Amino acid sequence: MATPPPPAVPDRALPEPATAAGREGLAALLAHPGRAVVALDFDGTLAEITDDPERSRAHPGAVAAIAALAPRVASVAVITGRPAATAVEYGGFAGVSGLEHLVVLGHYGAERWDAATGEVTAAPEHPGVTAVRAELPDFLRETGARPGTWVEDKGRALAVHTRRADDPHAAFDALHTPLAGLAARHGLILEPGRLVLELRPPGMDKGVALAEHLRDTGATAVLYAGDDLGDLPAFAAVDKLRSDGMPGLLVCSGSDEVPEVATRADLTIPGPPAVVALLAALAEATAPTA
Ligand SMILES: O=P(O)(O)OC[C@H]1O[C@H](O[C@H]2O[C@H](CO)[C@@H](O)[C@H](O)[C@H]2O)[C@H](O)[C@@H](O)[C@@H]1O
Repeated sequence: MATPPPPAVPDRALPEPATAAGREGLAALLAHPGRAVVALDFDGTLAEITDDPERSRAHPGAVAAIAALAPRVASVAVITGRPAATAVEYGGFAGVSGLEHLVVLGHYGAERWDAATGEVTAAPEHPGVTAVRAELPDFLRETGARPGTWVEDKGRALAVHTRRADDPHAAFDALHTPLAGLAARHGLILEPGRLVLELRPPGMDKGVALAEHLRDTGATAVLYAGDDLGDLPAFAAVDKLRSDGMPGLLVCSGSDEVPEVATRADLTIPGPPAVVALLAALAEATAPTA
């Protein structure tokens, strides 16, 4: 097992959540870290947003900060729209000392990678994805998709990206309704994200994935950090759990691109470097005292 270098993070102070519920969530995590789950989105939260999704990599301090925190909490889970194996690769999560119990829930929870086995388990593939894969190039041409629009084939889902289009927001807006129709015709759903429209199977989202993971681990407190629309079901799951009595902290990895997430969060911090600093600060605050 490789030992990660110490986290390259300057600021180890714990930020204060802006809401009472968030402060209660943080206090519960600090009081009983061994019963808390820390769940993290990947793109925009652990990794900076880039024009080319294949070039995304976790922040250089992310692995060390997670490895420092993971042994002190019930579980750290990465919950992502990426295929689980892609997040493991781009995160550098495999074979790292301290991450033996890391779980990566990919494709919004349809896939699960467990560091203990190094294997991915997955829901059956959806036939609609095969049909859309065949139809999508002609569909985009006929719909007049703007130059620079391109398709990421994720295996179990297809993501139409507009970040590299000549006018990214106009390209996104123009494709939203037609792609929702295409998805529905094939029994899929449209998952909008940061300049991406994903056609994927229904029945799973980050909220369901998070709630199941919390049940599996017997957690009594939760922190969830995300940046995008696909994270809102996890925010809703934490809100529901809070109304049922489980303390939780919702963190927005700050972005002007998705104000809906910042509005719902207890704590907004400026992107992956600040998320890594938060994880390092949590590791320090939960370290056993000598
Ligand atoms: O759930 P996440 O871990 O946040 O993954 C959601 C999508 O992330 C990727 O797209 C986003 O990041 C790209 C790289 O920074 C960026 O170019 C794109 O505009 C963003 O939407 C990924 O490519 C998708 O497959 C994920 O579903």
